[in-house]
Formats: sequence, C-alpha cells, structure tokens
Amino acid sequence: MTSLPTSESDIAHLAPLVTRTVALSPEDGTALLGLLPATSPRDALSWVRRGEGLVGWGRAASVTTHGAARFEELESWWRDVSSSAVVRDEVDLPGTGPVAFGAISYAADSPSGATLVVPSVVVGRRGDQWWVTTTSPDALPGSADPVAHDDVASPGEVAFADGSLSPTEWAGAVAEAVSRIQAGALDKVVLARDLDVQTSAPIDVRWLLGRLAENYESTWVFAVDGLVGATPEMLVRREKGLVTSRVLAGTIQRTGDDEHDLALAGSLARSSKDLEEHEYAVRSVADALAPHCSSMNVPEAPFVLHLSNVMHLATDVAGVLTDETSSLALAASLHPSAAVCGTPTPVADALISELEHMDRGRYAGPVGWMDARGDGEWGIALRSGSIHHDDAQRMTLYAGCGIVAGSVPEAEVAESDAKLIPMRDALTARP
Ligand SMILES: C=C(O[C@@H]1C=C(C(=O)O)C=C[C@H]1O)C(=O)O
Repeated sequence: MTSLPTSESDIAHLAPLVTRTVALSPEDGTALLGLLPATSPRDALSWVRRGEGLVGWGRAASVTTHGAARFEELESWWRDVSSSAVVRDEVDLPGTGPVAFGAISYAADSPSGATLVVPSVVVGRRGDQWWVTTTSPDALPGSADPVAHDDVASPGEVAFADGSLSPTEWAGAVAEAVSRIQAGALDKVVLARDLDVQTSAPIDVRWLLGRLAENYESTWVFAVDGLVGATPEMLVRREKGLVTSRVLAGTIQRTGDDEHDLALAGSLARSSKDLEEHEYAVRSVADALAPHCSSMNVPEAPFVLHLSNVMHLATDVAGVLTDETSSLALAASLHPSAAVCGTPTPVADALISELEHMDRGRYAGPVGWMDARGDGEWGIALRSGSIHHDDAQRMTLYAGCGIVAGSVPEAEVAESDAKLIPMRDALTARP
C-alpha cells in the first residue's frame, strides 16, 4: 500500500536557489506597500507595520503540507532549501537573504493546509535601511529595481452573506458553550463565525492592504497565499536570540466618542471577566515559551491596546532564547494559544469542532515570515479573510470571541461584528 503524500513542493530539492540581497535607496516618500505590482492574489505577499517590514511577489519556490506534522514538514523543507541556497547578502539584517512567507491552517485536518512561499522578489525596510532580495532557481538571480505602482483595482460592488451559521444560530452556539463552561467542562473557548463575500470585480490584494494599513497602524498588515488581514496579535517574534509575543484577549467595542472610549478602557482593565479570559491566554503563551527561554518577563497586569474598531487587554511577553528553536517551531509550540482556542486546549478544540460548523482554514493560524537564520515574525491570522483560490471574486471573512462563564451571546455577536469591521471596510472603501 502506498501512503498519500502529505506535502507538495514545486521545486526539486536538488536545485539550489540563488539569492542576492542588496541595499536600496528609494526616492523620498516611497511606501513599501506601493511597490507591490499587480499579481494573482496568491502571489502578493506582505508583512508590514507602520511602513516597515517586508513585501514580496512571485514564487521562486513553495511548499504546501497537511496534517498534524504540517509545521515540522515546512520546517524541514525550509531547512533544506535555505541551507542549500547560494546566498550573497550585502545587508545582513533579520529578513535579508532567503526569506519564506507562510500561512498555516488552524486545524491539523483542514484541507487548506500550510504553505511557505519563497518570493522571487522581496523588498524590506527597517528604519532608514531598505533592501531588495531576488531569488531564483537559476544560477543568475534576476535583478529588480522596484517601482511604485498606481494601478490598484477596486473590487467593485461587494455583497456580504451569512457563512456557515447565521448570527442567531451562532449566538445559540455561544449559549451552548456558556452552559458547558458553567457545568465545569472547560474554562474558556474561542468561537468564531464566517461571512461570505462576493465582489463584482476580482479582488486586488493591494486594495485591501492599502486600506488596512491606513486605518490600523498598530497592526501587522499581511498577505500570504490569498490570506489577507491586519492582525494586532504577535504570536511570536524571534530576533537575534530575543523572543517576544503580544497576547491579546479581552475586548471592548469602541463607540467613536474618545472620552467615552477612555472610560470604557478603564472598565475593561478592571473587568474580572476580561481579566480572567486574558490570564488564560497569557499563561498558555508563557508556559509554551518557558522550555525555550530564560529570563522571561511576564508583566503582572495587561495594558489596553486601542485600535480603530475595538480595544483589547494586551500583554507583551519576552524571553531570551536558550536553544536553536526557529521562529516557526516556536509558533508551532504556541499554536493554538488560548487566545484562539481556549482552556484546557483539547476540550476547547473539540468544542470548536462541534459548535462552529465550519473549517477555519488559515484564520487563527500562524501567518508571517522566516529567514534562513530562523529569525522571523509569526502573527495570529485575525481580522482577516481568505480569497478563494479558484475564484478571485469570492472571499471568506472570519472573526471570533473568547467565551467564559459570564459571556452573553448577544454581546459576543456584537463583538464579532466589530472584529469584522476592518475587512468589511477595506473591501467597501471608495477610492
Ligand atoms: C479570535 C479573535 O480575536 C481574539 C479574541 C479576543 C477576545 O475574545 O477578546 C481578543 C483578541 C484575539 O486574541 C478574532 O479577532 O477573530
């Protein structure tokens, strides 16, 4: 009997990639996201915050893996590809040299699987330092002189429709979760819902990225393999031996009235329901990082992170890496954190499968990038949606909420609506 392959790679392992990174001096006023050319939705890549980060396009190589070993298989593929690459790197910073962008399914059994893409061109910016990396499977990497593009296309008319569950049905699922929690089966579960999007013109990833970056400047604006969003939550960053994570849990919607919002932020920071929900999430991250880190710093009290649509309780956890674990392997050990799954994890995970009636795909999974040193940044794919691979006029948006004993179903529907706002607004914005 032959077993089914669990991964598909589009390059032979023997063909080494040739990668060259050179410094770039763009004209004043150049924006990283403005350099993305028109491409198919799967090949526009982004990891940008406050104008810094990485954008990429084209595919020099890619791999997709499935199942419980999807992280390990990505890791070993990347180790092979990056260690055999012929590299000339004149900049030598995290994110220079060979880089892979990745998006990983939330669930092991999701058909969407986990993908790493090595772009043909990456442009990076860190402070005043800019660079361009070109990668090709041929002996001579092409040279790229990135230019600004102003041909971003609108998605046209946009229609939204209920996904797997209507808001009322989903409120019923929340009520069921609350009663299981009150009966003592678990402490917390994160339930998500989806929303279908149909557009009258193909979705241009750059349209979404531009609007998300404009309105959500403290988030990481990402695109990988058709998954697009603006996440405020950093699952793990590894940079030169330092590991950091931004944990979010506990949410309140903004009203648009700054004074009132400030009072709400104060009540969020004192709400025992939200502090409890937050504590589960911080614990799950600190416990998963502890075996790999020394000198861990886990602040005792969270701060309030203000976004345009919602405010969150947030905690920045930091530690010094004591082993060689890559950023992707750290992300694997953190996934799924209680911010997107619950506590205890196996019970929460089973309840998610039972009550959500949908496949999360890559929503709530790790999304980000990694370089050949293993440094990288992996966010949690929140405030996001997935452009259908077979139809660029369709997208599925997702949003979820942490449910604890004191949760009220109608309030959770409203919170999930607030979390859908970034993507809804990005789709429907007018030029
Ligand atoms: C699950 C989502 O968000 C997560 C859940 C939160 C909460 O319940 O308070 C807050 C931030 C995220 O960790 C989402 O945005 O879809």
